[in-house]
Amino acid sequence: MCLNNGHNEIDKPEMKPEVNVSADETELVAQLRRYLNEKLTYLLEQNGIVSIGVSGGSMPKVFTKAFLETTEELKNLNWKRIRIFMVDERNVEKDDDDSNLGAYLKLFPQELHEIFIPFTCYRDARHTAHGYEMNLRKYLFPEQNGTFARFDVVFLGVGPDGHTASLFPGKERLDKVTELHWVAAINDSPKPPASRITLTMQCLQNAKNVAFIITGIQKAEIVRGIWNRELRYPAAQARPYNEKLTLFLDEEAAKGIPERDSSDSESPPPFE
Ligand SMILES: O=C1O[C@H](COP(=O)(O)O)[C@@H](O)[C@H](O)[C@H]1O
Repeated sequence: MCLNNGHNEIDKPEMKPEVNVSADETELVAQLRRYLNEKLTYLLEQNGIVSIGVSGGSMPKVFTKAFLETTEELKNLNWKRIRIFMVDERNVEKDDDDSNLGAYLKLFPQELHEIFIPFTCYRDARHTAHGYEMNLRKYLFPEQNGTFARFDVVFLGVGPDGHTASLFPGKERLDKVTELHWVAAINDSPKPPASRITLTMQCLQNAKNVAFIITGIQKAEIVRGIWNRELRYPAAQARPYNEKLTLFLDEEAAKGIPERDSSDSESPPPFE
């Protein structure tokens, strides 16, 4: 038994994320399809409604391909048992080019648009956030851990600054979001548009499964931050309490994973 700071704590090895590295988009989609098939097969046996959170930016294209291929594989799938919701959203109408939801609706067949959790856009993002939270409660009725939702699977992207969803570095909202347990309003996003809504960090941390999809050398530093739990990055904070964290990386972003062979620990990280 290892005594840490005089407390009787068993020194358990730090769990590292499961890492999938793809050579190209085709392989990334295949990896995502296998992950989605495994999670949906299990969750559809356990739950009434399966809640899948998705991000915007570069994610819609690869997620949509993997999701539609997966659901073709699942036998006797009842679509009404799957709900997809935005992990964050710009405070714009869904037909706006900046809309994350709009990006998915352009890619999904019309008959599947009903599986997306809707939201009403108000000029004041606080009203948008409140209404969206009510919809998440009404349509998903997720398990809760205390007052926080336990969404089934959450897919996150990251920005080169280390933001995830619309939780940005240096914003005190990361730990002081109390007025809404599930969804927060952001009016000063450093990445335009400034007005957004986002799941709170607590909800990301309470999710049953969290998967990052990260591509490009410009995000390798953030991958290292996630790997080393560098908590200045919101992406590194968004680690589920149950440690079920999976990374889907291309070869460029994967350069942020410290060399597993520590024999040459003097050499600088591969991308510096
Ligand atoms: O603004 C946003 O940025 C992040 C990262 O986007 P990416 O294009 O660099 O992958 C995205 O995950 C988030 O949903 C979006 O609102």
